[in-house]
Amino acid sequence: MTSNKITFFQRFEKDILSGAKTITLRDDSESHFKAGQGVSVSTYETDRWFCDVMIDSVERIKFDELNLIHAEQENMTLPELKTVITDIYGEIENLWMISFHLVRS
Ligand SMILES: CC(=O)Nc1ccn([C@H]2C[C@H](O)[C@@H](CO)O2)c(=O)n1
Repeated sequence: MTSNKITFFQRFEKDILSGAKTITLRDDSESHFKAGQGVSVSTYETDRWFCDVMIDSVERIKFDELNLIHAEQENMTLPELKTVITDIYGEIENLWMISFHLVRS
């Protein structure tokens, strides 16, 4: 069964609620999300619900293909984004870009 829930590190909550962050880059374990799916969003640290989002698209992307547009959609600089991803996943080539918009908070 596909999960209707995603977690984010607490430090990204404000950016999601303000609409400054509209994508997240995840590994294969979170590639099951589908466009049109409503998803409940909680903090990774304490599992506190803070909003619902609608998934707009899910696309494969390679780490080396990340560019300034992706960084802007994450509300980060490109070096910051690459560091965040490497800190979370280590050296990773294949990612999934999950685009979303806020539905309820
Ligand atoms: C458990 C887990 O992997 N949680 C994650 C993974 C990624 N993010 C954020 C961090 C960046 O903004 C993008 C890129 O990976 O997604 C997260 O908040 N929590």
